[in-house]
Amino acid sequence: MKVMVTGGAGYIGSVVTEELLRGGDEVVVYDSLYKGHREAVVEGAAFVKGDLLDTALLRETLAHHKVEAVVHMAADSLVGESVKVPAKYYRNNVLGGLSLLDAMLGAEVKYLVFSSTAAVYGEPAKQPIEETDPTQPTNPYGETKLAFERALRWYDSAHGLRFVSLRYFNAAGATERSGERHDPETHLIPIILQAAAGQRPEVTVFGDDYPTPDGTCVRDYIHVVDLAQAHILALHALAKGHPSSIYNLGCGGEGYSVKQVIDCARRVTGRDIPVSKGPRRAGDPAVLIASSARIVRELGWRPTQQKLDTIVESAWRWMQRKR
Ligand SMILES: NC(=O)c1ccc[n+]([C@@H]2O[C@H](COP(=O)([O-])OP(=O)(O)OC[C@H]3O[C@@H](n4cnc5c(N)ncnc54)[C@H](O)[C@@H]3O)[C@@H](O)[C@H]2O)c1
Ligand SMILES: O=c1ccn([C@@H]2O[C@H](COP(=O)(O)OP(=O)(O)O[C@H]3O[C@H](CO)[C@@H](O)[C@H](O)[C@H]3O)[C@@H](O)[C@H]2O)c(=O)[nH]1
Repeated sequence: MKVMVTGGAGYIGSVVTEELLRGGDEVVVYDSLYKGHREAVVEGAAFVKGDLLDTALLRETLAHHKVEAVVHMAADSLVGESVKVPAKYYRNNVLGGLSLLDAMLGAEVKYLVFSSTAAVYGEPAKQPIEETDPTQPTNPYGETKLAFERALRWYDSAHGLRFVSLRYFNAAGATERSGERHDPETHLIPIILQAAAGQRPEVTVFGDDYPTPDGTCVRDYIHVVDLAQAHILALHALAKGHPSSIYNLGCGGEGYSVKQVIDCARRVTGRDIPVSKGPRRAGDPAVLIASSARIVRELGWRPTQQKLDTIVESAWRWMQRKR
């Protein structure tokens, strides 16, 4: 297929691009580079520098490259920031998304795979979380992702635009080529590895009084390559007539606490990792674990790198190579 990846200069987008190209699909990356990196765009993909709000350029890109499907990953995605500046999230994640849909209708592109998030569930009533559980976001990031997901349903019924929305849990790890590089970095695993590498003095644990076995937050970490593979399955299913669907994406199991992730990184790197205790971070649910049974059942998705050690090792190897 000919696929446009918005946000393809970012962390997950570059890995999705790699996997699409490896599987024989053609890719055009559309990214403003306002957060991503030009060198993260995979060789072999076409690149267009542009903003989501530029509907005309999006439409021209879709038409010029004869795009058949879009993977929409460009977004703002920091929970804490979204609480402080909700307008930025409504503008980029909702208005930017609608601009993309307008361009897709104009260019008659009918398939979309969307990067949604576990943040649409808010503080879940039970674990593991299923797609049928209530969606009650506790921050503007989750709210704007849910708003766009809901818009997709109406665009499907009105215009036949078919979508798969993938609600990722915590993406982590790297390929040989692509890894996580945000500035500033807010994600736990790269922060821990930066501390292991001596690039920051310590890791602050945000709260150790949660109702979890060791008091720290528990998350479901999924290897970025397993995540990328789900996009490919989704795209190919849509092309074969699969109806619009929503899927969780995580490894399930018991998840890992912040303390367990730090211990894992100590094991993997063999380095000392200084830790300090800090207050809870606003908007953090205690536990987020996915049931991915639906995507396993319907699309045949299977995670292949579920061990946290394997995930952290891949991120550490990538970081070492970058130095
Ligand atoms: N990292 C995670 O664990 C996680 C979990 C759930 C969902 N997600 C979602 O996955 C997607 C990718 O996440 P990531 O961690 O790779 O983020 P990232 O910040 O590394 O990549 C996002 C990319 O989108 C681009 N972008 C943002 N706004 C744009 C705009 N208006 N126009 C053009 N380009 C724009 C940025 O320049 C960047 O290259 C996001 O939609 C995010 O909400 C991520
Ligand atoms: O310096 C740090 C950074 C993080 N944490 C904790 O580590 C856990 C994981 O945090 P982080 O890596 O920032 O991920 P999340 O906040 O869980 O959010 C990620 O996962 C969500 C889905 O689960 C997505 O919606 C978000 O986009 C994605 O950033 C949380 O409990 C944080 O409080 C710390 O204790 N110290």
